[in-house]
Amino acid sequence: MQSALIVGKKICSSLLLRNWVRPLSAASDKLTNVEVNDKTGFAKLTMNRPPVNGLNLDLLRDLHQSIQDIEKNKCRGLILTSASNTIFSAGLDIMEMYKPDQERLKQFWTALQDVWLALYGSAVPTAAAINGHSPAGGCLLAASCEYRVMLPKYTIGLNETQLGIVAPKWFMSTFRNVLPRRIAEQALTQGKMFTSDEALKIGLVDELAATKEEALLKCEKFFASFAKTDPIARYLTKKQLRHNDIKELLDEKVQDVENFVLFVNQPSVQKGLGLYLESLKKKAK
Ligand SMILES: CCCCCCCC/C=C\C/C=C/C(=O)SCCNC(=O)CCNC(=O)[C@H](O)C(C)(C)COP(=O)(O)OP(=O)(O)OC[C@H]1O[C@@H](n2cnc3c(N)ncnc32)[C@H](O)[C@@H]1OP(=O)(O)O
Repeated sequence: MQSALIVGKKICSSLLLRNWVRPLSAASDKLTNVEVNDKTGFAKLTMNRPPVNGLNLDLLRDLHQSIQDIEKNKCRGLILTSASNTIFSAGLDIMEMYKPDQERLKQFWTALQDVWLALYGSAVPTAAAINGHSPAGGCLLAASCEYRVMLPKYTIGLNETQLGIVAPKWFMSTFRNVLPRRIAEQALTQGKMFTSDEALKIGLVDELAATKEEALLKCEKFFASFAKTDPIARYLTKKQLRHNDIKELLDEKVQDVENFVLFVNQPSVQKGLGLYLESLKKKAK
């Protein structure tokens, strides 16, 4: 596992602390980084897979482990953000889906399901400090949180239909949890990418912030709004509201992997992914 965890002693008992401290790998190897603020108990979970935080199998597994660690150690809030200055996450790493190894493809989708189940269903309050572009899988992660603060002049959305891909049901449920149904339907069918201002207007994000630091503070302010609520009552309320979405995936988890594998292996989908990758690379030149 490649994530590094930095945790304050005030939050965790020494036993927990021992569990939390995993060997630190060389800085260049870290895919996620968790820092816990001693005083507040808020954890900052930073994705760090340059250049664009493409969600590959390793990053997904790392994210899952970090979310579980934060959960186990009873942090009082989880802020998801990015180490990049311009990209929150470019979504799924298309290389995982293009000409894939079949076993890895299954593991990849299962890892994405696990991250979503952990984040969407987290007992810990969650927020995203969206400090860069956030298409597709990046948007899914942000929308799975309970609160979103975005920096100006970036884009966010589930653009799958523009790529000739059908977003799975649980991507759509996540959007529907945040947006009014009609707006969610239009956004999903159009595969629309929203600017930060547009995202604020439709409620896809809750606030804008001029800097990452300000975004983090606004996320912390959101967590502070729960100061007078009972954490268990808070969690059970969230759990009930999200229960059907989570149950739907849990009931169909294996079938969902099979659907994904079948879909990705279609020659037309492979061709589309290849062309899309090429267009991204040409753009980079
Ligand atoms: C019937 C039901 C069946 C169910 C089946 C379900 C199927 C559903 C399957 C999947 C759902 C899909 C979810 C996704 O997340 S797909 C990914 C979507 N992501 C995107 O479309 C974003 C693409 N990227 C961009 O738009 C831009 O890169 C950017 C805005 C994020 C950043 O722009 P910029 O800073 O200008 O960087 P570059 O474009 O120059 O990129 C740098 C570098 O990174 C490569 N790259 C970018 N994005 C990806 C990616 N998503 N995957 C892999 N590689 C990526 C890019 O090619 C450059 O590479 P280089 O030339 O080698 O440096």
